[in-house]
Amino acid sequence: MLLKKTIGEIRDLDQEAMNQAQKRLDSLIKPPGSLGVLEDIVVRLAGITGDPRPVIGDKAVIIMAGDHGVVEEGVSVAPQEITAQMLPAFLTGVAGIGVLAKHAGARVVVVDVGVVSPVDFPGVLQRKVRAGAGNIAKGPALSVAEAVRALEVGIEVAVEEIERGASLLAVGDMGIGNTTPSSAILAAFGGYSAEDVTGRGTLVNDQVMKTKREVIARALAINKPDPKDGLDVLSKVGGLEIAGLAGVILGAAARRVPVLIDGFITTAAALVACKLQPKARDYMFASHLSGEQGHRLMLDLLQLVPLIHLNMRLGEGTGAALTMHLVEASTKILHEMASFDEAGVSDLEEDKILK
Ligand SMILES: Cc1cc2ncn([C@H]3O[C@H](COP(=O)(O)O)[C@@H](O)[C@H]3O)c2cc1C
Ligand SMILES: O=C(O)c1cccnc1
Repeated sequence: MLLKKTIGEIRDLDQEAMNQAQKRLDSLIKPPGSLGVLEDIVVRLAGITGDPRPVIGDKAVIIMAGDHGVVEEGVSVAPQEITAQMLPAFLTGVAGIGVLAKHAGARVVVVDVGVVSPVDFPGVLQRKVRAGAGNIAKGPALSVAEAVRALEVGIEVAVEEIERGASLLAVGDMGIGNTTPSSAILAAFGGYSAEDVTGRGTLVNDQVMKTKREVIARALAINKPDPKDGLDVLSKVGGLEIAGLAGVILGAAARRVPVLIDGFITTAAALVACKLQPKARDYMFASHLSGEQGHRLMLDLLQLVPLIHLNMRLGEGTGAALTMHLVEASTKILHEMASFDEAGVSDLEEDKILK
């Protein structure tokens, strides 16, 4: 099956390409390491792509959309129909991600993997596995077969975009209520309490926060997700777009393409992807630290450091799109800066450099 095959194709980073990129960086006209995280990014890009001088060409933001039965418990400020209503706005460019993806020079790919109502808008990819996930406060979100199918939709879309030329992917989510299953996923993998992982999502008030915490605690108690089993956690307390997003990450890693994760929901998907294949972690960049409580706990589990912290908490891939320029800028350093030799600048005094 596609999922198993994809997981098996994910390799370690190319150490030789990383060594060569590091060597070139160290020869450039600057004090050693002085471009900080930009240097770390380009070294990792070399390892991901296997190219010691990586180039970023086409960029794509892949947004997975799905609904959640748990919305009936009253965990969001937003009515469920907003999920479907936002998808056209992503493609016409008037939603947050439409604007920021255009600014990043990235195309936007919108996938209906599990919206409750039909989404009939030109350009929305119709890959519905099921019309909305089940209410996790009452039982599993998905069957294992549905979770696998949604993961495979993500793999397929990632591969299609890479074959169309994408060399850098960003992932985004849309699904009213999806901070609730994302919190449950974090609690399951990290052994946290509902209290630790529950945030305000679309800015719920204290009363809804209380309900949300209780719902997350109930979802964990009823479903008993097994933290050692990524598919078990995903199918019991996840959702369709979260599965699709985990699939995109795995598909990108299998094709040696870097992927920028976004906020709370896409990072929950990243946790699932890493449980299914720990090597996938090295192919991801954490774009930003979301304002959603619990996001830092997720990034700590993944041992990823966010590139920026702008207190954003929208999702849709907005933080990931915004950092595409940083990833691209890191490659320009390697390609366009001159070495001490090439620029005729005197060498540094090696014996005085901190080792
Ligand atoms: C108009 C609107 C646009 C959005 N775009 C992303 N989200 C974000 O908010 C939702 C998750 O928050 P919660 O769990 O509190 O419902 C997701 O759809 C997420 O993508 C939006 C939410 C709304 C209301
Ligand atoms: O961090 C996010 O991506 C996020 C937070 C709240 C609501 N929607 C998305």
